[in-house]
Amino acid sequence: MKNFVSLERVGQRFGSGRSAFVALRDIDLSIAQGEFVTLIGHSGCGKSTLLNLIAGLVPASEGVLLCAGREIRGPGPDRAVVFQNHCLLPWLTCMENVHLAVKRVFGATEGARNLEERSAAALRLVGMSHAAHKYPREISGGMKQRVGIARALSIEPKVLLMDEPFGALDSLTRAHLQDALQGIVAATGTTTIMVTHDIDEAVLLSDRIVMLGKGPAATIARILPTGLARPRRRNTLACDARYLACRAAVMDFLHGSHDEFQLEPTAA
Ligand SMILES: Nc1ncnc2c1ncn2[C@@H]1O[C@H](COP(=O)(O)OP(=O)(O)OP(=O)(O)O)[C@@H](O)[C@H]1O
Repeated sequence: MKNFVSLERVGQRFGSGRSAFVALRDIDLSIAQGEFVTLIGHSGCGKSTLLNLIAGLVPASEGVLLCAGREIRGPGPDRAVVFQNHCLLPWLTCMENVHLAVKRVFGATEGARNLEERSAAALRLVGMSHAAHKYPREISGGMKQRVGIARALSIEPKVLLMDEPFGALDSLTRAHLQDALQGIVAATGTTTIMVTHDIDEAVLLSDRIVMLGKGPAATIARILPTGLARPRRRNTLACDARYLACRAAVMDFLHGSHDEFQLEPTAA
C-alpha cells in the first residue's frame, strides 16, 4: 500500500512571543491508502490538534502535510470530519442534512436525481434509511452519530477523520457503531484516522495505533501495528493472544508511568 497521508516534521504552536504554547513537535507519520489509524494519548497531548491539522482546519506552524500527494492548505472534500457531537442542523431532516453536503460537493457536476441517490445511499450504508425524514431531535444519540458518519461518507472523501466519534455514547451503542464502522470501512476502503481514549476501540479498529507522548511539545512516542486479521469480532478477540498483547502495550503506555493519577491512601 502506498503512502496516502504524509506528515513531515509537523509542529504546532499556539500564540506568539512569551505566551506561545508549543502543542506538537517533530511529527513524522505516513499513512497508507485504506489504512485505519488511531491516535491515542493522555488528555491534552494534542490528538485533536493533529487531526485538525490533517483536516486543514488549522494551518500547521511547522512542517509539511500531504494528502494524495497534494499539500494540505485548508479543509477540502477529500477529507471529511466526524466530531464527538454530531453537528447536524436541527431544522433539517437526516436526509436533508446529508443532502446539503452532497449538493455542496457534487451539485455543480451532477443532476438532482444523482444527488438524491447519493444521499439515500449514504444513509443506507449506515443503516439509517428508515429515519431519513426524521429530524435530529426525533432520533437517539447513536442514530445522530450514524447520520453524521453518513454525511461524512456521502462526499466520498479520500480520508475520514474522526475525533472521538463514539465518546458520548453508551457502551452498547458504541459497540454497535464500532462494528458498523468496521463494515463501512471494509466496504468503502476509506483511509481513516480516528482519535480515541478507548484502548479496546483502538485495538479493535486499527491497523496501527499512534501513541502520542505527553505535552507540551508532544511528539509520537510509539507506533503499534496491531497485526490482527480482518474481519474482527469482539467476542473472539477477547481471548486472542495478539489482541491482548496490543491492549497491554497501549495500557502500559497510557498508565505505566502515569503516577500523578495514583489513588492516595485512604485514612485508616
Ligand atoms: N486554539 C488553541 N489555542 C491555544 N492552545 C490550544 C488551542 N488548541 C489546543 N490548545 C492546547 O493544545 C494542547 C493540545 O490540545 P488538544 O485538544 O489537541 O489535546 P487532546 O489530546 O485532543 O485532548 P483531549 O484528549 O483532552 O481531548 C492543549 O494543551 C490545549 O490546551
